[in-house]
Amino acid sequence: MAPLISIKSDDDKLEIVNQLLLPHKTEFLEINSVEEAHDAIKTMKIRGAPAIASLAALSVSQHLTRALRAAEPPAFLSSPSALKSHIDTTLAYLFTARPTAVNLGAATRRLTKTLDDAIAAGKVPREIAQELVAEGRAVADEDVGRNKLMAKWAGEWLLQRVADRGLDASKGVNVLTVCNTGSLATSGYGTALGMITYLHETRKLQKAYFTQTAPYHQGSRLTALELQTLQIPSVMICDTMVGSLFQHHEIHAVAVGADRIARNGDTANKIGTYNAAVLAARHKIPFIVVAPISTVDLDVHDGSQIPIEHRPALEACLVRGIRYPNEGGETEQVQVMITPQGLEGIYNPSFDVTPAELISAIVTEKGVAVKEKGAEGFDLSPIV
Ligand SMILES: CSC[C@@H](O)[C@@H](O)C(=O)COP(=O)(O)O
Repeated sequence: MAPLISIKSDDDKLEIVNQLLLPHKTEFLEINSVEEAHDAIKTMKIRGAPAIASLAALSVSQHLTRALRAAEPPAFLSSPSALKSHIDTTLAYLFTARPTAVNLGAATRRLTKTLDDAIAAGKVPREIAQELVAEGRAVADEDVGRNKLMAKWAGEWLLQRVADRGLDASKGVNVLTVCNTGSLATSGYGTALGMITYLHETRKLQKAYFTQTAPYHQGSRLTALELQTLQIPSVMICDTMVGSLFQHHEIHAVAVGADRIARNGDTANKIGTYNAAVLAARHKIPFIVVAPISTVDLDVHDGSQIPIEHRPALEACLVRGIRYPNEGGETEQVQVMITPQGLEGIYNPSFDVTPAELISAIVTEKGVAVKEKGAEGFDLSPIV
């Protein structure tokens, strides 16, 4: 079966699959403005750090394509300075949608550089806008190729490590992942789920294990659907079962994505990732972070400086899905409240930070980074 997709874009037409309705209903939603893109990101209709960046960049391309074709051109195309002020404001606005995922910031920096270079080269507003349209599309288009690269680097690194340690992987390796890092979270193929897909495609995977990933259930709703679609043998566990899984099953690695990686390798990722890393260290299981270079934020020295998004308290009190039993193929979406009405005191950070000390390797499209012997952290500056 064809892999799932998160974004469809053709010329100035932009659509996303509404991930709030998955896995029970596949509904595409048109995005017709930067404001709609911002709202889709903020309300989690699209999520996953690379997919967020792709949608934001494509919405800027769409906005400028439509401006260039307008019978009456908007005022911001009247001069390079007017265009710069408009684009700077637009990008800053998009970046406010979700604060932890930094890929959006990297896309913003790319578009700002294109804008500044074109202005410095003395180009007219229409030419500058055309260059921005192309750059916005490139941000989204480049994602799949680099995901395939990092997936292969990560998969091969793990297989070598398993061989070096003399572990039995004759039936293939077992890998645990957290959250959703596949086609739905990127422009295609995925990061950590890309590594799992690569191992499956090369017949080196026994099973993929994944956590449900409460409270938003990116695991049980999205990763489950992706693995099922790709026909990858898999097992879902509740978030609380990671320790038990490690005690009773041979797990060769934990592989996760990232929303922001600090210069020293401390990594912000979906809430629950840190728990898995602590347990992996206890069981001497390699813990691998797979993410594009655009997730590394060299301006942030360590994890304590990474802004952590807190989602609305209500989201931790609700579970989305369809009614059970689902006899007539009914896909009516329901949200069920699992707490008493009016409950106060709800803690709902969307991400946690795994210290570099607990991370065995950080894998990007450029290769595998490991720590110097005896070092607690990574030095990621040479690879960025
Ligand atoms: C390739 S996706 C990497 C991360 O963005 C992913 O692991 C994650 O934490 C997603 O969180 P989400 O809140 O669903 O956007």
